[in-house]
Parts: sequence; structure tokens; C-alpha cells
Amino acid sequence: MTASKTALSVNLNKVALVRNTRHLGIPSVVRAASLCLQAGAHGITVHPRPDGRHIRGDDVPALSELVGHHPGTEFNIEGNPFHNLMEHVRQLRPHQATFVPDSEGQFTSDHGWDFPADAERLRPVIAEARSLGVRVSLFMDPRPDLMAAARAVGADRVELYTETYARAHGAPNRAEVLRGFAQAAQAALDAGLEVNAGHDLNRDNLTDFLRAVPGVQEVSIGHAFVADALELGYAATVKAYLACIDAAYR
Ligand SMILES: CC(=O)[C@@H](O)[C@H](O)COP(=O)(O)O
Ligand SMILES: NCC(=O)COP(=O)(O)O
Repeated sequence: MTASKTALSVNLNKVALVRNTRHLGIPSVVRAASLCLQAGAHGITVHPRPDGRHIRGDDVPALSELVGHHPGTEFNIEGNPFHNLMEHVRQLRPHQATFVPDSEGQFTSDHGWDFPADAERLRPVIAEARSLGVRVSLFMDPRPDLMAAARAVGADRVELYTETYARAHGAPNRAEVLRGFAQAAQAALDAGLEVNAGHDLNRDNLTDFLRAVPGVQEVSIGHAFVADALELGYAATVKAYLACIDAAYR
């Protein structure tokens, strides 16, 4: 049986970042999402940070409605459940909520949840989101030893934070870093979790990652995707990333 292919969820944070530099409403985040979904993207991801630097609160309902018009695609909202994420989860019940332990002004996401330190405060918000029918994914460093604890607090999935892989791509320690991710993914699967991945993935490093790391259900890609789309356009960029995914399963 061939492994089910990894889904591509396009993160549109950086489209919103450019839009916010004028009061003109362009580039449109909703139009970007529509073009990506029409081109075959499996989902849209947004991270409405509390400071509104890119995706803002009023972007989220329109994107949720758009995804609803594309059967089989998913809407993934990322954020800190102890900041502003849960208002979106309660209002919109996205397919997936990815809980990220970012501080309010953090430059970008750069670490996962810590266990056992975060376990007790995560448990009730995970339970609430799941009671609303929302799949919960926890943003995690690639640490095999933390995966059982992530499952024990009720998470459905983990999202492996892939910046250390991206940084090592092409470096002498690349194989060792990839092995670490494969071990973390296998530990997650063994604990009954599904596996997502994201952060600094791109067209150069995506295929190798998916070939080496088992069971990745979804990659969410934004920064490099939008950079590529500035050159190629959204549709061609979606197809380029889908080709990178396909290549991993050949
Ligand atoms: C959680 C993660 O790694 C990214 O999805 C995050 O959304 C990046 O945030 P910025 O786009 O604000 O850097
Ligand atoms: N969860 C990762 C994501 O949504 C996008 O991360 P990046 O590709 O912008 O680094």
C-alpha cells in the first residue's frame, strides 16, 4: 500500500504583511487563497498574531468561508490558545487549530510546547477545541521523548517545527538532523498522533524531508511559498510544491 501523500496547506501570513503596508486592500488574502485552492492546494493556514502584523482578525472569517466553498480542503488556524486563538476557534470551528507557544511580540515561531510544564494548562483548551469538532495539532520541537506527553493531553496531531532541518539542509550534519526528525515522527505515530510539519520548508528541502520522515499528513508552507509566488504566481507555485510532494512518493 502506498503511503498517503502529504497535503499542502498554504500559509498566507506574508500576503497580509504586504497588504498591511498600504490602506488599499491589495494584495488580497482571500484572492490569494482562492487562486491557491483552485490550483490544487489542499488547505489554507493563517496565524493571526495578537499584534496584527499580518493576518488580522477580520481576515479569518472570509478565509474560512472561502475554504468552505472548496470541498475536501481544510482551514488551519495557528496561534497561542492563551492569547487570541480560541476566539477564532469558537467562532469558526476550523478543520484544525495549531497551538503555538509564541509570545505576543515574538519575531516568528521558534519553539514548541514543553512537557510536563505546559501539560495542565493545555489540557482544557485542547478538550474545548476538540469538543467543537476541531482537530488540535501541537507545534513541537522534534523531540521523540515529548510525543507521548503531547498525546496524553489530548492532541490529535503534532506539527514538527522544521527550522533546524531547514538550517541543516546542505550542511554536514544534515543526515543526523533528518534522522532526529524521523525518530520524532515515528515516536508521534507510535503514541497515536498524526504528524504535520512546517517552518522554513521550501522547494529545495521539502522532498528530502518527506522522503526521510514517515507519515507526514500535512505541510504548512508560507514564507518561501509567497517568495516563490512573487516570481512564479500563485498557481504555478502551488503546482511546483505539489510536484515536490509527489517526488517524495515516487
Ligand atoms: C508556526 C509557524 O512556524 C508558522 O506557521 C508561523 O505562522 C510563522 O509566523 P510568521 O509568518 O509570523 O513568521
Ligand atoms: N506552520 C508553518 C507555517 O504555517 C508556515 O511557516 P513558514 O513556511 O512561513 O516558515
